[in-house]
Amino acid sequence: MKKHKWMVENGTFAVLEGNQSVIKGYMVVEDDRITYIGEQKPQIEEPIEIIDGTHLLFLPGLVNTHGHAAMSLLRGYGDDLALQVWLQEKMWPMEAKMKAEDIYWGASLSVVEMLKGGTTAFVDMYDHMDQVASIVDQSGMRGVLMRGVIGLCPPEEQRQKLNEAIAFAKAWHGKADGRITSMMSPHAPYTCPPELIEMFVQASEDLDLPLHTHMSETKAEVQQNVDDYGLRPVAHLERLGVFSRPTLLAHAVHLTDEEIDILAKHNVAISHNPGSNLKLASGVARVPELLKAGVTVSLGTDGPASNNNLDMFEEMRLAALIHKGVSGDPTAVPASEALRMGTEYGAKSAFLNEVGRLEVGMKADMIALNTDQAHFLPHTDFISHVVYSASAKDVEHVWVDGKQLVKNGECLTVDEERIRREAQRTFERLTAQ
Ligand SMILES: N[C@@H](CCSC[C@H]1O[C@@H](n2cnc3c(=O)[nH]cnc32)[C@H](O)[C@@H]1O)C(=O)O
Ligand SMILES: [Zn+2]
Repeated sequence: MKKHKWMVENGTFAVLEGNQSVIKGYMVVEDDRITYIGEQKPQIEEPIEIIDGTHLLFLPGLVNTHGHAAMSLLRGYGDDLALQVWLQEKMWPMEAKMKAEDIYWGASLSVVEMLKGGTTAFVDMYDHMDQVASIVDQSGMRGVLMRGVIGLCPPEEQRQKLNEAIAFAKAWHGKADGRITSMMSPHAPYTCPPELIEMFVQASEDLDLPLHTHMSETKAEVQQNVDDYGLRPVAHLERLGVFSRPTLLAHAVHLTDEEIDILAKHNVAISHNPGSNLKLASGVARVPELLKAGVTVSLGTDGPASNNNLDMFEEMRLAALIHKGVSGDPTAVPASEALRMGTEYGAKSAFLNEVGRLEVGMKADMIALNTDQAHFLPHTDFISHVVYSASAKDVEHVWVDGKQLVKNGECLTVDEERIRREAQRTFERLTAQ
């Protein structure tokens, strides 16, 4: 088959390589991969498709490392509550009513929002994941998808849910041309008994998949863990064998120095969710200390009901701002580090080896922002502008695996209008019951 080969001319590319943050020049993409980035125009024999990059800043696609996409249906439903009240009194009763089709429209709504906002890959933990996989497959996006399991139910039911999680991973890991991968995901130490978590560790080993769970999101949760098991969550999960497997933890807000050392020792990745943590008043994670200890810290929005959008630019900006504010140190989480958290460290946290950087040989998962706008001037430090000034609305084009999914701000692979209409209808049906 003939290769699909194209080139960007006169573009600006955020390579974040050594002390070079951007390259101005040319990029060539062949099929799903970047084959050239440089200042010099490459020698090309045959005529190829050319994109004028004069007003475009290219970044690696943003990687959202924690969320529950279908919760877009619950956006604005139960704001301004603490986590446990929000979950138990608002989210879980509504989620109990959600059917497969509802999940499809909720996840689709999030896929539209994420794609148009420059997110090319996302980690998603929920129920009815076949539906999420289906829209990810259709849209051309990349998804790390897993059936999350809440084990506050009798053992037979827990086992049945675990089996669903295993069946989903077996059915979808590596599918959609490799764009869908999976992990094993017990929801949290406070919703899963130790025996169930151990079964997940076993399944993660059997299927050779990483683990993903929520951990230490609130102070109350940590205290409950100590009361129930005599250990803080990190030691508890370590004892259950979780960290013997590649692991991604969402939140990890409340950590002691000793816990940070344990996470660093086991190479555990963290999905930092500043927007969600602020909104649910969960606290502020110790991100500068984690980064200093060598822990991979990435960014997640969490579900759209606790954020309440899926704008990863906002998460990068929050990550860069909050830790300065809290520590009183303006050098905490500099712009380049925040951008890496949203891209390179995101890919690493999601166990995606071939994305997260604009580099020859990498998959062409990338986005282009329109820099011909007032808030991008003067054209000086583009990395600073991306983190401190940009937003999802600046995204003009999006590619995954070298295929264009958003062009001039419009979705090419999914029917946005229909998705918006069906999502609204789904919410009305759910609340009318
Ligand atoms: N319903 C499934 C479990 C779904 S996993 C995803 C769960 O995470 C919940 N969730 C969303 N955001 C957060 C958060 O910040 N902390 C903890 N749980 C959350 C969400 O409401 C949902 O119930 C079962 O039958 O076992
Ligand atoms: Zn979550």
